[in-house]
Amino acid sequence: MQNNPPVFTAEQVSCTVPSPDGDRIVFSGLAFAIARGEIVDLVGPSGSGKSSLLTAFARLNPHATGTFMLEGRTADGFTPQRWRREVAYLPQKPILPGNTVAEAIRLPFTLAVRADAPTAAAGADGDGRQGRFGRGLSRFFRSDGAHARELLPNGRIRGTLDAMGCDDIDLERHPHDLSGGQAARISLARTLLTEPKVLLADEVDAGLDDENADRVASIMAYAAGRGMAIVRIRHRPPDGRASRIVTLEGGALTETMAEAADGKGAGR
Ligand SMILES: Nc1ncnc2c1ncn2[C@@H]1O[C@H](COP(=O)(O)OP(=O)(O)OP(=O)(O)O)[C@@H](O)[C@H]1O
Repeated sequence: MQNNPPVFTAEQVSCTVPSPDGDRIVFSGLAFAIARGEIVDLVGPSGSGKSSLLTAFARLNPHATGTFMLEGRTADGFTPQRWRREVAYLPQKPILPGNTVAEAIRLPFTLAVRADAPTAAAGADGDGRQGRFGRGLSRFFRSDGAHARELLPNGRIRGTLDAMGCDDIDLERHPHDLSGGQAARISLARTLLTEPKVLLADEVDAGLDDENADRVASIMAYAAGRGMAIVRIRHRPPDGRASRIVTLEGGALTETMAEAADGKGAGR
């Protein structure tokens, strides 16, 4: 268990999914905690429920229940959107819309601008959702790109990417031109720029070669060194970055301290 007080805790986390034979319990009554600056690896057999657990933490899993706290505040005190900004779930497959890499990186800022704008709810349902999502993503870039560029200018993106070892990435290229490794790093960098307190990374190094997987891991260590708590689902052998390895198997979580590293642990 971590020495510092936890930034995020989860208690009594359960997940029940529909199946042809009736509802099936994937896990029940699980508990988890993570401290600032910690990297924890979540491992376990395929289908054991790792993604279900992380999406439960992010309040993205309709089949899951539990009590979640961030910095001592229960999840009920946050809107789901606010919660997901602080407890960010990063899926395996990068989704990078827009005409340039810079636009793709600015997407969360563009969405935030629209969410805050008084006109965002016009012609939409109660929370503005239909209005924002019903008209196609390109609208975001057209209407609020300028404001998002003020919030997140190219210079800041460039500086952040360079600090994360992404100096090989041209911001003006089309996102489709990125290699798989570059796309994974850009997707990660974009989430880090929104400065969540907890990052839930779901096998984001799957499909990458060892060199690119190591670059992704270095970026996460950089973020952890600045206080972010990070949970990584991984199928690769331990890479020395995590302080703990938590295994989900047969509906139970068991924990082992990771070997104290090879000099590449969180924040080092
Ligand atoms: N919406 C759903 N409906 C039915 N079954 C589901 C649903 N979501 C998840 N499951 C089932 O829940 C179980 C856990 O899935 P989950 O994706 O969380 O496992 P995992 O450990 O992340 O697997 P992997 O390592 O293969 O990604 C699986 O048996 C999966 O088929």
